[in-house]
Amino acid sequence: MFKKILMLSDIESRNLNQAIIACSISNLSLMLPFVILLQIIILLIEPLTNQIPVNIYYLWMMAGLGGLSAILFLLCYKREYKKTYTNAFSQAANTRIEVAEKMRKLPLSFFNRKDLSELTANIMGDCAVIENMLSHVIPQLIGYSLSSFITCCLLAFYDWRMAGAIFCTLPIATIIVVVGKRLEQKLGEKHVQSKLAVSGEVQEYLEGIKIIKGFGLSGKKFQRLDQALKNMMWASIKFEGIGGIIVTLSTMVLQVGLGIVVLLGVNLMVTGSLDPITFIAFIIISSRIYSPLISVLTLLPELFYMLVSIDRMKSLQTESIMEGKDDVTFDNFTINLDHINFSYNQTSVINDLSCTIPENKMTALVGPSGSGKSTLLQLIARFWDVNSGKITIGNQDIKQIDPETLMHSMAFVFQQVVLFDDTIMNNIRIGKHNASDEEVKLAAKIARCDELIARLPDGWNTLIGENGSKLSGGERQRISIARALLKNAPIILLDEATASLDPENEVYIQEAIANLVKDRTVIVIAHRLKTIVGADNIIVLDKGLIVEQGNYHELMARNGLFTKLYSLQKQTFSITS
Ligand SMILES: Nc1ncnc2c1ncn2[C@@H]1O[C@H](COP(=O)(O)OP(=O)(O)OP(=O)(O)O)[C@@H](O)[C@H]1O
Repeated sequence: MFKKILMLSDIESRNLNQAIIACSISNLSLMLPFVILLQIIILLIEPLTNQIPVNIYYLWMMAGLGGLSAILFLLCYKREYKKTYTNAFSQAANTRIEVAEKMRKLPLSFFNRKDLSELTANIMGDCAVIENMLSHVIPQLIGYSLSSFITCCLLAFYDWRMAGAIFCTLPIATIIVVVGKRLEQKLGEKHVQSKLAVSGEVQEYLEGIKIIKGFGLSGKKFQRLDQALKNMMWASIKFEGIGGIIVTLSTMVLQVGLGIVVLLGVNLMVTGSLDPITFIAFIIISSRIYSPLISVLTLLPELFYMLVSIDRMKSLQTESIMEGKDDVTFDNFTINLDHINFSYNQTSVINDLSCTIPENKMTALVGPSGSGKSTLLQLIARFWDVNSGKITIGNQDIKQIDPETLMHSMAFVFQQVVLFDDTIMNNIRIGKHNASDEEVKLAAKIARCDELIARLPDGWNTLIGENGSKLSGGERQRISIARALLKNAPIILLDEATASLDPENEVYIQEAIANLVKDRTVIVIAHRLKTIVGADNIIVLDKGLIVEQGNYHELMARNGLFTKLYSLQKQTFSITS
């Protein structure tokens, strides 16, 4: 049952079963000292009533058995620990890796629908819940229930009436917990949502701290965070409060059973149908047997709460991933777009677009802001799948190619550069993991990074901070270009590669790109139209449609949208420069 609910593999399910068995045995082994104690009591009381001497030899044997039972418990506990905690932690680590792997394969449309904080909660929070469930809830819950059931059956052999008295309140206590389940689940859902809201607000607050300070939004933005924290506080209080009431009520009802055992026992002794030793035995055992049952009643609501996280994990697992062949060789790198349509959610962005991007040539995408240039580039890289139509590279439909395999043939320079809190050397090496230091340095030199690296305190080994926070925008861009140069892929996708460079650097980069373009299929988006004057083909987009196409001279002669955009920019730059 748990295999399906928790989406466990065969090995994980076997491990959980072993953990449950280990927990049951370890709990049963805890009963042994009570049985021995009972035997010792019998050994001491019987001689008093029957006027015979105490059997010292037997007494010592019982004491020895007591010692052995302690050792047995330790051994059982060691096995329980290994089977529950070690397995649970490795299972949770596997789940985290699986979730991260899954996310890597999901299309960007998935991330467009989801909140980043919700995804963080998925990886960290929900996996922690599953970890907790496997280590602290399920084995104990079932182990305690099983061992209590076995003890109940054993006690029934001694005296079924007293055994029945011990457990007679259990059904009512369980009903209280199960009836409270709906309320708890509802409050649990609210509790989870309030925690997600807090992590979202904290993330937004920290990410936007510069803007918040710059625009004096500290008060207003902090109010939202403050409110989210207060909501979480109330959600926690309600959830814990109601949960506490339900658990306390059910354990109180359960422990009424102890009173019933005493009352029934006394009654049966008076009528002579129960001997005092059995009575004492039941009193001792019932004081022990309630403790695992109380744990069961406490763990049950926890289990209900955890099912919320399981549902979220399940919905992530069932998301369809981008798949395709991973052994592809391209005959050529001509890219063909055949009547493609694409929309973000319901908003259409690319409309019945067809064109050919020739191999080993530079093709530029231009057009007004929002015309779909970046989207087109991302569709070619299969970050998204087209809604209809077909994109082929060397006559192979990219929908049939595994995105990671496809990426081997492409180097991308994004509009927003992503850098890691690592050395410059390692940040550039991301372009080619096995590149030698010399290769990295050469790529950096072509991308004009060498001067900037020489200025840094630790040179190549300088740590550049989270997302390269210690570098300027232009410097970050140059590093990402060095990465693309190092990758040396046959297709180069440049999204506003020169947007945040100063004019001097832009000239350097244009030279570097000119070297890169040789024998490569290059698609470039540049806001500065003068940088693509030399492009072999310029595709002019407007509202997701190709409105003009040709080289610079052909487009200027046409006197259409390109000429308009070009003249506008010329005016702007002559004013600003
Ligand atoms: N992730 C997204 N989710 C929803 N809509 C999006 C998303 N990305 C872009 N859009 C929308 O799609 C349209 C095209 O965007 P795109 O970024 O492709 O244009 P662009 O031509 O590259 O713009 P710019 O030159 O300003 O970068 C815009 O209307 C934009 O608002």
